[in-house]
Amino acid sequence: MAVYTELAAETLEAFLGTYEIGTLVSFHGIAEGVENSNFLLRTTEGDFILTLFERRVKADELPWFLGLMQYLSGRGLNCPLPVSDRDGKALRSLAGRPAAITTFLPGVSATQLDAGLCLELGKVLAQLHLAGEGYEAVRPNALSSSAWGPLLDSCGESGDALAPGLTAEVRTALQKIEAAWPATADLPRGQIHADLFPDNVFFQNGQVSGLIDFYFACTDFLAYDLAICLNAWCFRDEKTFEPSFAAAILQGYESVRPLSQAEKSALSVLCQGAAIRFLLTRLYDWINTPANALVTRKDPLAYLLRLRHFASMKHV
Ligand SMILES: Nc1ncnc2c1ncn2[C@@H]1O[C@H](COP(=O)(O)OP(=O)(O)O)[C@@H](O)[C@H]1O
Ligand SMILES: N[C@@H](CCOP(=O)(O)O)C(=O)O
Repeated sequence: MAVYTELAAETLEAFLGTYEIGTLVSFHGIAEGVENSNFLLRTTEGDFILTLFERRVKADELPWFLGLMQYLSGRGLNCPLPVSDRDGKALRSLAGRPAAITTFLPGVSATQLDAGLCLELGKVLAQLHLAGEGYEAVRPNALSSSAWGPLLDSCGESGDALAPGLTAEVRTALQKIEAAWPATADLPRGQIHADLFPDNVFFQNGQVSGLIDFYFACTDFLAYDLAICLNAWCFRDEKTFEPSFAAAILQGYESVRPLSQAEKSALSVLCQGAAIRFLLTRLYDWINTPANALVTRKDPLAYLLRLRHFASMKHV
């Protein structure tokens, strides 16, 4: 459960008084998520999400994220729309944290993945990439290849307690990946979601009804976003690679935005890089999450398996 900061009803009522979205009917902390504190607000005007930004998000980058959601929403993508207060400000402060209210999106994330859902995911990922064209502000990916070495170093040898030899194995893999990582000019770049896991995609009747959680979004290789999805969506029971899911994601994606030959050739190393990125942030969180945080830590080893899988395959 991710609620790092508790809120009193009175605090929230006073905060809502500075918006024009009705008065508070009820609210509760949301169990899902690991990064920020999220609350579902029910007001006399409907449902909204309140996010208090807690951890990796830097406050001075929040205008970029909120601006991106505004832009994508304006281009027809179903993503949360930041709500402005009476003074026209969407980025506020509450309980000592940067805070924003966004619209509530209908739908539920899929618990049982299948090729049909993967096809839809592929399409919406490409739609997101096209919708982001023209949002010119750049946010470099703070969790791209240059960050992985320092992240691994910061974990010391702690990973070896989870799996003997993990640190050395990841270090060796990282060296190979860094050597093969595409240069900036090698592949098409744009605004990517960078965390489009199944929990961040809502479906209704088999169709995507919304995408959430844009707080890792950044400017990077478009195909890297695809590599993240191939990691996050294509392993049954977190273990077994499901080729039909990967084929469906690629088919869906290419039905909207065909990949270049360079992107196809880079996909294998991009998938290995994506596996290492999530392995390392999960490992870091495993070690550093405060004991009293209401959050369920995610298993780093699930991404060690993915890393091994993608490293063993010539083509995705
Ligand atoms: N705009 C939204 N509409 C509906 N539910 C949302 C919305 N934003 C967040 N949620 C709910 O909050 C949960 C956690 O949100 P998320 O952005 O993934 O948190 P975190 O940033 O901590 O990972 C989601 O799984 C979903 O249930
Ligand atoms: N998707 C990441 C962690 C962040 O996930 P979210 O719950 O904030 O969407 C992972 O699985 O490691």
